[in-house]
Amino acid sequence: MGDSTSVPAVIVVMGVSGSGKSTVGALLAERLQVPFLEADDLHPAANRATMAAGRPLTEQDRRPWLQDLARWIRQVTASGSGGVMACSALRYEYREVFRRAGAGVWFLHLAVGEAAARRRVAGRAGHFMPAALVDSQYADLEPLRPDEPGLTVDAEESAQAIVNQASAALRTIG
Ligand SMILES: Nc1ncnc2c1ncn2[C@@H]1O[C@H](COP(=O)(O)OP(=O)(O)O)[C@@H](O)[C@H]1O
Ligand SMILES: O=C(O)[C@H](O)[C@@H](O)[C@H](O)[C@H](O)COP(=O)(O)O
Repeated sequence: MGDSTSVPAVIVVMGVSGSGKSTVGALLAERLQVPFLEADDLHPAANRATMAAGRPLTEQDRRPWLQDLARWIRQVTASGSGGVMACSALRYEYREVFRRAGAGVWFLHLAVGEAAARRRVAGRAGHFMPAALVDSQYADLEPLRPDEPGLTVDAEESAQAIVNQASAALRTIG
């Protein structure tokens, strides 16, 4: 990790579509001077097409994608670079896949109201995810449990304020 803070190996910026994962994740990776992975980039075309058609992903759709993401976590953990990943990581069991892949995985949950998420997704140009699927995101979302290392923040704060909060929290761990 480039920043002076000794932070967990991998930080997963999680939340529903429109919560700000890509925006905050890229800023946080820059602040920490570590690699950044946009989990959407590892979706096969079939998954993107499913969501673009207004159909939520099934567990079967997600399973190989989660394994590809876990491989990235193993790689950046083994290399010592660490990293930040923007990934919805909606369910506890998905996050367990990540925690089994790397010793120091830490979750930053961007908690956002449904109206704000829907407004943001609808206002985003050139993205495969339709606002019609935002309700299915909430149906799948399981907030962080006490046994999951991480922090939940208000996603309606500015992205910079969120990064400052996360950086401060990470310093207390280091
Ligand atoms: N903290 C924020 N405040 C206001 N708008 C935001 C914030 N974070 C992201 N956005 C905007 O909301 C939309 C969704 O952000 P994005 O990072 O793509 O979210 P996600 O990756 O969770 O789907 C984008 O248009 C982005 O510019
Ligand atoms: O069903 C899921 O697990 C999620 O929908 C996820 O895989 C999807 O790619 C994003 O939510 C859409 O992208 P954004 O979150 O960047 O809008």
